[in-house]
Amino acid sequence: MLHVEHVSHAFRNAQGVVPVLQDINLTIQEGQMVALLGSSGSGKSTLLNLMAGLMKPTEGKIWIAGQDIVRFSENRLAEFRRSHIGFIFQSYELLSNLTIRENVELPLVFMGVRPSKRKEKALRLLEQVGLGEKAGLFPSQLSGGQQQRVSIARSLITEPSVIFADEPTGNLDTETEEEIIAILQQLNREMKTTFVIVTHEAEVAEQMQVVLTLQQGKLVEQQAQSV
Ligand SMILES: Nc1ncnc2c1ncn2[C@@H]1O[C@H](COP(=O)(O)OP(=O)(O)OP(=O)(O)O)[C@@H](O)[C@H]1O
Repeated sequence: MLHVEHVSHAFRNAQGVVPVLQDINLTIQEGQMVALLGSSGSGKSTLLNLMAGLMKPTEGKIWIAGQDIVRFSENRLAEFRRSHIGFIFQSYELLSNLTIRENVELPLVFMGVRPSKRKEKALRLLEQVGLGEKAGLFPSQLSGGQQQRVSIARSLITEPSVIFADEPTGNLDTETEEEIIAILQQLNREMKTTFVIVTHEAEVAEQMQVVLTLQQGKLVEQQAQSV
C-alpha cells in the first residue's frame, strides 16, 4: 500500500546542498507495523516526513493507496493527509485549552463531521486507549504516557490508512514506553491500521513486524520479524 521508489532528498542551506537520503526503495504492506531504525542524523525523520507528504523529495516517487503523492498540488496533498494519514509526535502536540475529548475530536471538526457523531467516536477511541474516564480533563491534568494515549486516539479518529509516529516514546520512561508500544500493537491487531514508527532504540524496533534500518541516508537493511 505504500511504495517508495528511488527517493533521494537533499536540503539546501547557506553552505550549499546537504544530501540526506540516497536512493531509498521500500514497500510497506497494509496492516503492517514497521519500525524505521537508525542513529541520530541517519535521515529517519526526513524519510517519515516525505512518506507522510509533509515535504516533497528532491527525486523519486511515493505511492500511497495507489496514488503518487509527489505529483499532488499542495492543496490536494493537504486534503490527502487529512483523510488518509495520521500523526503521532514525540511531544504529543495536544491543545492545552481543549479537553481530552475535544482534542481527539479536532480532526473531525476540520472535516465538518457533526458534533454528536464526533463526540461518540472520540469517547469510543478514548475507551480503547484506556482513558474513557478522563475525557473531560485537560492535557495538563494527565501524565506524559496518558497524553500520548490521547494523541494516539486523535490519530485514529479519521480512520487513516497509515499512521506515522516520530519517536512516540522519546519523552517517556521505559515502563510507560512499554505500555504505549503495547497499545499501538493492540490497535494494529484490532483495527488493522498500518503504523510506521521512527525510533533509535533497537529494543523498540524488535517489537515491530518489519524493521527498516537507515545508515547515513541509505537503507541498509529490511528485516521481517516474527512477533
Ligand atoms: N531543514 C534542514 N536543512 C538542512 N539539513 C537538514 C534539515 N533537516 C534535517 N537536516 C539534516 O539531515 C540529516 C538527517 O536529519 P533527520 O532529522 O532526518 O535525522 P534523524 O535520523 O531523524 O535524526 P534524529 O534521530 O536525531 O532525529 C541531518 O544531518 C540533519 O542535520
